[in-house]
Amino acid sequence: MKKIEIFDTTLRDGSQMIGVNFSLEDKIKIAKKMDDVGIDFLECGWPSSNPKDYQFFKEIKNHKLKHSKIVAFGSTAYYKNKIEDDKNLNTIIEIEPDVANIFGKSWDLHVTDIFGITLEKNLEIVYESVKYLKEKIKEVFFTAEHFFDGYKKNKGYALSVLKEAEKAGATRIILADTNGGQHYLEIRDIIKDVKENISTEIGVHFHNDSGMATINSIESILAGAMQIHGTINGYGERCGNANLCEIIPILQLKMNYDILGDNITKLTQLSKYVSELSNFAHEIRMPFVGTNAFAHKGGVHVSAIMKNSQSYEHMSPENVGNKRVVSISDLSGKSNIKYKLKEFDLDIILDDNEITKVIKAVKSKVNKGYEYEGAEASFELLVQRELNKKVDFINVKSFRIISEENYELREVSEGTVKLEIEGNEYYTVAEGNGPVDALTKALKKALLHEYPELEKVTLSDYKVRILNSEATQSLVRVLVESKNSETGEEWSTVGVSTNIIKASWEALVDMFNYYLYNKYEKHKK
Ligand SMILES: CC(=O)SCCNC(=O)CCNC(=O)[C@H](O)C(C)(C)COP(=O)(O)OP(=O)(O)OC[C@H]1O[C@@H](n2cnc3c(N)ncnc32)[C@H](O)[C@@H]1OP(=O)(O)O
Ligand SMILES: CC(=O)C(=O)O
Repeated sequence: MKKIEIFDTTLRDGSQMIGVNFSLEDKIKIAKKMDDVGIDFLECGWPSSNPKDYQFFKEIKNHKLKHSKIVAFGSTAYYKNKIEDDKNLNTIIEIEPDVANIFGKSWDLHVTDIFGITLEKNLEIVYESVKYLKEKIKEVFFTAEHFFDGYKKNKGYALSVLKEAEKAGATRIILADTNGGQHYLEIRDIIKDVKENISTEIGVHFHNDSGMATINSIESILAGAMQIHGTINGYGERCGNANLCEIIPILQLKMNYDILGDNITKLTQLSKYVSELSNFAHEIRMPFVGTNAFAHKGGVHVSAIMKNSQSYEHMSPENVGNKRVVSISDLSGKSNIKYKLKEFDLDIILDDNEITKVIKAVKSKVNKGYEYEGAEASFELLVQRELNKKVDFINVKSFRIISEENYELREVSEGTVKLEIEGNEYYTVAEGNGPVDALTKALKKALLHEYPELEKVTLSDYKVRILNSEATQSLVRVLVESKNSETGEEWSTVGVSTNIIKASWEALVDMFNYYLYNKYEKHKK
């Protein structure tokens, strides 16, 4: 089967997305990660555009890549410049990339209305720019900007631009759907016609403004293109670029092209890594690599996948390094509970009556705003409470918080707690830089008398979510993530209330309860 080249432009077109601002270090890290996954070409920036992109091409030479070729982006020479004086072309030559990719005009409207030059002059610029680079750089790609629009408006001219690039020695010719409006039904005929006019291998570059970037890329391959341009997670200008996290699995897993080999199992991790460094939440609904791509909520689905996962999954999540998720909610059935007990490695075998009891308790809690997806420790405590196991080590009598905002000095909160632990009463007070901090310290102060090992239990993250919008009377859910600083073990607990302090308190108490239950009760025979 014909080799398909994957050309990633996350670090160039991806960085044209509003909200993305990669640092130089981010760019180096992402390029190395992509190399590790086996992406063929990495377009990493426009070196004459800004100092960061320029520096990238210098810096990346200090990192030995195993597979990927580094591509520098730029344009054909500016129409007012002499080719040999064009800064953008000369900078590409200076930084010595593996490949140069320059874009030029192929839509007559752009030549006349944007450049304001003759169609002949543009052909000359395309030819001379490619030729100039080709004298110094072995691989030069020419991207025909707005090719599909240009082809439909003035086919003869659009094709003549491609022929100039070919004549000048371009090693790949890329057809770009720059405005993203191209319909997939026209792709095969257009590419067939292009292939009858030029013999250079063809690549395609789609934007997703009509939601068709993926299908357009696939259609192009079927019509004879051999290089796909796209970005991780589909990041890019406006609605984004073709999403390689969709295109790669479709080509490799559903059409049998060998794109990444076994490295395709690193795709989900790459997708999450790029989203992390882009400062965007990872899109949970993304096909193949999203957290929800293989997530099951409805009891009917969960019951079926436990018998045969093909019943509600189009493929195995492990193929792309993703995993199956089962949620617990008011749409759960017994199967969700059984699945979760197994997934959390809970050594609890429940009979039908017990499962019914647990599910009733879960649904009642979910109805009040609890969620257990990110709070697995609270789920385990809930199950054990329903089974009358010992999980509550702290008998809370009362807690109180005083917050003082002294604008000239500092903000200080004072937490007071009254508890009974192991039959002993404690009445402790502590100061903190906020109410949650003060309550955590006061609670821990009391607990340390009975369980000194709790010193190493720390709160590592704290999230608040408003569940309904009734202004200050809203219900809030607090999620607390905790850590054993000695072993690195982590667990999460949840609390819900209209009072944010009370919701926090509930999650905090269960943070310590879970540690103690896990240590003293869970493994008791
Ligand atoms: C389809 C794409 O995504 S192409 C990539 C687009 N990416 C970017 O624009 C990001 C990087 N861009 C930049 O840093 C800057 O825009 C620069 C350095 C390239 C140019 O900056 P400036 O010289 O200040 O020009 P400005 O940004 O205002 O306008 C762009 C110029 O490029 C010209 N231009 C557009 N396409 C091309 C091309 N294919 N070849 C040569 N010049 C071009 C425009 O005609 C315009 O010049 P003009 O207004 O004199 O006609
Ligand atoms: C070059 C490019 O990014 C485009 O035409 O969309």
